[in-house]
Amino acid sequence: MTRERLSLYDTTLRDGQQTQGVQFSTQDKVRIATALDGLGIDYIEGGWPGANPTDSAFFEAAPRTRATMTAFGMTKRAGRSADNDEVLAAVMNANTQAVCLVGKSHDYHVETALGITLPENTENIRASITHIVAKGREALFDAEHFFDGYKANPSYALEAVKAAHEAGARWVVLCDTNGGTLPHEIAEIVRAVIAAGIPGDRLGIHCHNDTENAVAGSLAAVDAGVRQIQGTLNGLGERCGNANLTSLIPTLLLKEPYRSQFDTGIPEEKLKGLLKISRLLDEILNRVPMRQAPYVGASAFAHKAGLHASAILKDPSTYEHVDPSVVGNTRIIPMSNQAGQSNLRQRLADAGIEVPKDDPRLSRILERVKEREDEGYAYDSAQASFELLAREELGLLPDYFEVERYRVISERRRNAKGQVVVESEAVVTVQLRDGSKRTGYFKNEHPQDLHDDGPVNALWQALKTDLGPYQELIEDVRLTDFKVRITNGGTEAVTRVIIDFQDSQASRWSTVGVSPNIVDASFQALSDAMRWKLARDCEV
Ligand SMILES: CC(=O)SCCNC(=O)CCNC(=O)[C@H](O)C(C)(C)COP(=O)(O)OP(=O)(O)OC[C@H]1O[C@@H](n2cnc3c(N)ncnc32)[C@H](O)[C@@H]1OP(=O)(O)O
Ligand SMILES: CC(=O)C(=O)O
Repeated sequence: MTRERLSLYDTTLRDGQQTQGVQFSTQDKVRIATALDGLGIDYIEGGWPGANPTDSAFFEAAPRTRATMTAFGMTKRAGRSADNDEVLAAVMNANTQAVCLVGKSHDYHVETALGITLPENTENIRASITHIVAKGREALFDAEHFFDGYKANPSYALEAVKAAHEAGARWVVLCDTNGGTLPHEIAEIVRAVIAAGIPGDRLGIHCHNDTENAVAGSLAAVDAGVRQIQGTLNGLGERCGNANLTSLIPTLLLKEPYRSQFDTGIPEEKLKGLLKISRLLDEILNRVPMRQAPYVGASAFAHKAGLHASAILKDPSTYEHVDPSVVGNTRIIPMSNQAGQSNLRQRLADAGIEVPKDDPRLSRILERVKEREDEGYAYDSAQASFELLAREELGLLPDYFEVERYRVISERRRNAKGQVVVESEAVVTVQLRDGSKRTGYFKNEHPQDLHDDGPVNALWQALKTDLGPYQELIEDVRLTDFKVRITNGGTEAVTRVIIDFQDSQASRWSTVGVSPNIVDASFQALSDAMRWKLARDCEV
């Protein structure tokens, strides 16, 4: 069966940039566009040239793409010709192959927001699209508030989109601008538009996620006949975001009926790179990746419950809707108080420790994990601390060092020049396996830096100052993240600290500490990190 072409249009660089807190640089935009092009997206909407210097600069620096680079703008204003509208001129001057203009299709918005008559608006749409086509460009029309407009005044909403279609728009995109239309309504209205004379292969859908239905609404529109979907990476976009292409793409490629019915232009093997692209965007935005994100989230294939883990080890399809490797993700079976022996044996095997199925030490480890989680520890996000606990119970953890004492001081004061100085210093004494004692001391040695990195960093630096024969192994370890929360340990409130580490081999690991005292909780996590690194890399 020949598959129909379903076009994918990415608006991360335009609607995605309308997300509160998102500000791309030109260079960021180039990186994202290059990644999208590598994935095989059909259209990349790069921004609104003329609206701000970054968007204008992006079109000047835009990478050469196989995807159709598209400039976004709005229909010409009333009372002037398309040739004489300087906003439209700036959009055209970006010289992109395609131009997408937003225009009103809801009578209320025409009369209230624009303050013009309905015929004037229709004429603005017609003249603007005609102008783009006459310049030899591909025209797209984003019919703003189309679904709300259709519900309020179907005949005017249809008049507006027909004007764009008749003027030669390659795609007339029906926008659920306020994101409040439910999927069944979208399907019904799309069918009405097709019945009114605009064929589905000229129609697109642009959904917002205000009812968490943008992906469902987009699929409903495709079911009803549209053949272009607009969306963004990681669902970025105005307010609650746009239809999430990071979810839609694997659904279209892997799920029926879409898989058999449509060719999106994205080959299935490209899906393996999807997680990387999603993380690239998070990295650019300095955002923590959403763990629960479908397909690409770190928890999308995490099997925490004991019953799930047990079945997964027999056949992963028991609790997975697709194989995680297809989208570049991995399965994890974390340890926690929800775990049974299956989780435990898998975690140990991942750490290179094989323990026979009914070994009584497994029950002891599980008991300790459950007791410690009751005290406030959280092992599902601190696998290195879990591994240490298990190694200890299995007699596989050499006593590399014993902490005898530590001391940390943080001080805020004014220096001789009257400047505020914040300084921390720490001292840590450890006893090594050969009985010798080592004391590490740290204080910021750069008095010109008025603020240091705080007491936890001071403790960390002091701890890694002198670990005798192990020194070389721990030199390259660095802290990458630090998370604190107040939680209940038994009946008392305690502080839980989770710290993430990385070394020069790009290994990452996380440890946990719990105490009523935040510094002590942090210190537990720091020394666990050292022990885990030594357990992994030390020969003796
Ligand atoms: C649904 C969407 O997300 S569409 C994308 C929206 N994106 C953006 O707005 C981001 C980029 N926008 C901008 O940088 C600015 O709004 C600009 C440069 C485009 C315009 O800035 P300004 O000239 O200062 O106008 P301002 O933003 O205050 O108002 C928009 C104007 O466009 C008019 N307008 C809105 N939509 C349209 C349209 N489709 N066709 C013609 N005019 C329109 C409005 O009526 C308003 O004009 P008015 O002030 O005379 O009533
Ligand atoms: C065009 C657009 O972004 C919208 O209507 O939501």
